[in-house]
Amino acid sequence: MSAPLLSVEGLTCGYRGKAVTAAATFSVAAEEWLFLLGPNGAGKTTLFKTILRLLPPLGGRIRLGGEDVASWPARRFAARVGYVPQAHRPPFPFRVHEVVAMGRAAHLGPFATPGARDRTIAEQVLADLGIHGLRNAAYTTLSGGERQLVLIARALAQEPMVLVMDEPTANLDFGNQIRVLAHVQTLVARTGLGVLMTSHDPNQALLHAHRVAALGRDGRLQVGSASEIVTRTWLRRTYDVDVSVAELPRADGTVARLCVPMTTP
Ligand SMILES: Nc1ncnc2c1ncn2[C@@H]1O[C@H](COP(=O)(O)OP(=O)(O)OP(=O)(O)O)[C@@H](O)[C@H]1O
Repeated sequence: MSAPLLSVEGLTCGYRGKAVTAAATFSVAAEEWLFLLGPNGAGKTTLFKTILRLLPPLGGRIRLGGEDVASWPARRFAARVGYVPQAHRPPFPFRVHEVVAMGRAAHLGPFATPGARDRTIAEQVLADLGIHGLRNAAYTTLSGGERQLVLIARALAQEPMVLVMDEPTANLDFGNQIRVLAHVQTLVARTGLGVLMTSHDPNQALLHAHRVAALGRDGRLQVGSASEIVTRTWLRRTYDVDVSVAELPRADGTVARLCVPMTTP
């Protein structure tokens, strides 16, 4: 893996001067998928909003490609960092292909509209995610899961160097969860994209993460490999459940690790 695309140095996050997360330091390199795990209310969304410059940091700095982004214009930042929010209130009844093409906005001039290349990229992303059939549907009429897929498509159409996703699979059915994560994995390997994402499913981290950043209830961050972080001890301490990590051999000789609850009701 190469030098970090995104690095966060001593970043403290919170609201109106009151810290939610302690000073955090971590980075995301090209071709790296970093999972942010932690219990409800630990501060994952707060950390993301600060990284995305939607909330002012209480301390520390954020770098993209080694440069401090504090003085960057919003457009320069937006052309490099794609964001899939946790929930999204439908705005006007734009068509799906228009919403996805909006992902190109940061690459256009101030008053320019998407051109042929922008539309081709949007159409390709819709096809890659298996939702081309929705291209003419009104965004406001979609189900929660379909909207989530469109938001992921919009972020990918942006062709960012770093993709930040806040629980992107929360509304997706089982098949779409697997397909979307497999697609992201392919993109990470093929395009050098760096991904930072939260999930409430440690199994997703065990399957896909190159590294895991675990945010505790005390607001402190611990970074390591999925097998270092996602252990029976950590699962008990974090979620107050007795869950073992089982190993399943795959046909290709690799081993899949999977969380299995050890108690029955
Ligand atoms: N606008 C706000 N003003 C003040 N406190 C807030 C604000 N938004 C969130 N908080 C508080 O910050 C803490 C962290 O919230 P945050 O949404 O970042 O957690 P999270 O880890 O993303 O949780 P979840 O997994 O439930 O989505 C919580 O105690 C929350 O009440």
